[in-house]
Amino acid sequence: MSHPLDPLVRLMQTLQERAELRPAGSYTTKLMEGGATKIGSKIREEADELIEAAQEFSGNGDEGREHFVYEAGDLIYHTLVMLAYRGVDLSEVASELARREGTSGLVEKASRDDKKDEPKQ
Ligand SMILES: N=c1c2ncn([C@@H]3O[C@H](COP(=O)(O)OP(=O)(O)OP(=O)(O)O)[C@@H](O)[C@H]3O)c2ncn1[C@@H]1O[C@H](COP(=O)(O)O)[C@@H](O)[C@H]1O
Repeated sequence: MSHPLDPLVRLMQTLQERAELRPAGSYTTKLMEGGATKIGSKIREEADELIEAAQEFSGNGDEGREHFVYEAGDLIYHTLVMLAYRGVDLSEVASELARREGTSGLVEKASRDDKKDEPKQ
């Protein structure tokens, strides 16, 4: 049975293939050839565009929503390119998120702050 998130998994597979084969005429190949610096600068640029779209979202009706979803797609694509470039599968990120499941960010942050205060051995 198909799942609405299947396209994400298929995209990740395509990007892993791009990382391995580096075919000519591929935008992903071009990004990967620029390394983590090039991919990272696109992530930064796309994150800024997503933030802008989020700020313009309210009161923009369907057009604002569409623009926001479009920009989120760009950011997610570039983030997945970075994962594929570094040979990390989406399932590894999912496992990390599963590990965090049920732990509030506030609780996790407090435990980090406590550790900082512990005397060094
Ligand atoms: N999902 C995407 C996707 N989302 C965004 N983009 C590209 O990301 C770029 C977004 O950056 P900008 O808007 O800043 O565009 P730009 O100014 O042309 O980019 P730069 O020259 O600054 O890098 C555009 O070129 C988009 O086409 C994507 N390119 C590819 N994919 C997927 O990746 C697959 C493999 O693509 P190729 O590797 O190019 O064959 C495709 O079949 C798609 O499924």
